[in-house]
Amino acid sequence: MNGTVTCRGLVYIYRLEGYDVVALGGVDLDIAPGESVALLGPSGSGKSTLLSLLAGLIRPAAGRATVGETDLAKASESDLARMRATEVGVVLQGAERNLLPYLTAEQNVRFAQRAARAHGVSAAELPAPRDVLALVGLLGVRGRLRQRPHELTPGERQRLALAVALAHKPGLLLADEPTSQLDSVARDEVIAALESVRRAGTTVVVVTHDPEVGAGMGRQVTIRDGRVGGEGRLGEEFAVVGRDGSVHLPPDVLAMLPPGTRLRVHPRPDGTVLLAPAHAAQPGSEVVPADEYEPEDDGTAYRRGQIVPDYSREVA
Ligand SMILES: Nc1ncnc2c1ncn2[C@@H]1O[C@H](COP(=O)(O)OP(=O)(O)OP(=O)(O)O)[C@@H](O)[C@H]1O
Repeated sequence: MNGTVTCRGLVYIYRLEGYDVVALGGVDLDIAPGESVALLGPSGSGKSTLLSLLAGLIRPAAGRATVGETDLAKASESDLARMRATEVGVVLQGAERNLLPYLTAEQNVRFAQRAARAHGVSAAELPAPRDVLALVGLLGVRGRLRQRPHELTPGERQRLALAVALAHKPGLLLADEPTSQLDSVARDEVIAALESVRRAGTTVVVVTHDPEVGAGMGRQVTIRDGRVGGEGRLGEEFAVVGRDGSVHLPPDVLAMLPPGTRLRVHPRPDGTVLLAPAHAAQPGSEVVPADEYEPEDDGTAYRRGQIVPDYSREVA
């Protein structure tokens, strides 16, 4: 088990009949072993592409990415196959795509262990299928072990897909939309299963549109326009400074400061930074030193009767 993820300036481009689609435009991201991370963000922002890269299913066009000891840009095809068989568990979107319909739940997990065995992992190193099914809450549910995927409820099927991805005890679990099309009860069971997996020491990275799933993960990383646009931890939101110094503004702030807005950027002695739109100052008025603004509770800052919005953000 390792489960570490490091991305530096990660770029991916889809090439389509004369067009280049830049799906990832420089992702910088570190994930520590045992973290649970939700990848959030608008449709088309690059979440699934990032997951596919971390799974070694596609190759970076530029930049660096490592998963555990594997350098995803330099690894050979067989290195990547070994990584998927031993280090990484992948849950594709749609539970059925991860399961063999004619095998029982227990047989599905056992079958998934074959790839690890083929890469030299001994039977003794692999978990018992029943333990994996217990981890995702499927053991002891009305004889579920002997049932085939179509005999399970949608939520149980999704948890079986998690169990199949965990069959070789990977350090990193990657799951694409594991709760789509589930009702709230089944979704909560999947969230609980993911938390059990994380507690057992596996790093969990989940692509999701569901805020409830996002909140169930320890860390929320928002992908916007192919980059890390923001982060949340313990309910607090942070903007993230990119390697070129750019910052994605949160949507509500972007509505106040549309693209093209000229800003004065003032570092302040207390460690915060003031972003003051140039249009906020009256024509011909002096530039007010940032540390002379007096922020008010309602988000404005006053000085000598002049109102200047205060967009100061904590710099962690
Ligand atoms: N196979 C493909 N060929 C060409 N372009 C693609 C392909 N797959 C994705 N893209 C494009 O790459 C960009 C990122 O797509 P991606 O699926 O990674 O985003 P996403 O955030 O996962 O979106 P969603 O939430 O809708 O699944 C989008 O502009 C998308 O249109």
